[in-house]
Amino acid sequence: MKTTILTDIEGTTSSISFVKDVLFPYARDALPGFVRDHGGQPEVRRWLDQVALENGGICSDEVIVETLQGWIDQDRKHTALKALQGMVWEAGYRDGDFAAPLYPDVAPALRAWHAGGHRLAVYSSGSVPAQKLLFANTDAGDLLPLFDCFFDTEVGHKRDADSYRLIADRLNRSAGDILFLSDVVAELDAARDAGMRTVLLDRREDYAEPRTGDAANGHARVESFADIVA
Ligand SMILES: CSCCC(=O)C(=O)COP(=O)(O)O
Ligand SMILES: [Mg+2]
Repeated sequence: MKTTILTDIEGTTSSISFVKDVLFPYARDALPGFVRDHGGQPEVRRWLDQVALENGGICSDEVIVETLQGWIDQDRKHTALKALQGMVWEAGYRDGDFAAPLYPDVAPALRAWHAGGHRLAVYSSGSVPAQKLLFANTDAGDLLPLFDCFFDTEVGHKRDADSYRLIADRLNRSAGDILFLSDVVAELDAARDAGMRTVLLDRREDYAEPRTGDAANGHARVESFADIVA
């Protein structure tokens, strides 16, 4: 059976800077207007209510927006924030405010793996709709058709081995047939605990110091998708 490739996004297929310096500020600025215009829609309200609950119960939309903006500044990987960010980014992609830059080695590798019969899947803290938007709007074109499964924190935290066990179940693969790619060693540790193969993406643009030796914690390490052996 061909290895299924499961990839992270931020720091792996796209730079941390794109997420932190483009996507997050766009969401921060657009959130007040988005909540004002769409806060009454059930699929939006559901997430706003979750944020209110964490704030101790009923609070105004203004307080909810301020809470969400604070979470963006802290880079919290909260499922409600991620779901709302995905909805906000939709307008940004649609209006051409940004496209998603991939590292130049990513699209050729994804296309080659897909052509070679490997299944491709994504596991990111970004919501599944946000992941789909990103891969449909990359600077290398629409790569969405290459992927057949997407997972976000609704399956669990990325540093929890059970999340990877659940993903293997959902992919109908044994964990050993899945290769997980990430820039975060703690995520790779969790995937390895669940039985997956792992590769650390150690991008110089994102991490000034190479993470070799103990810093890679025994994970295979590459600086480019071109060097990954699927
Ligand atoms: C799906 S694009 C936005 C990425 C994002 O919001 C994020 O938090 C990235 O986390 P990742 O798990 O891909 O490192
Ligand atoms: Mg990452």
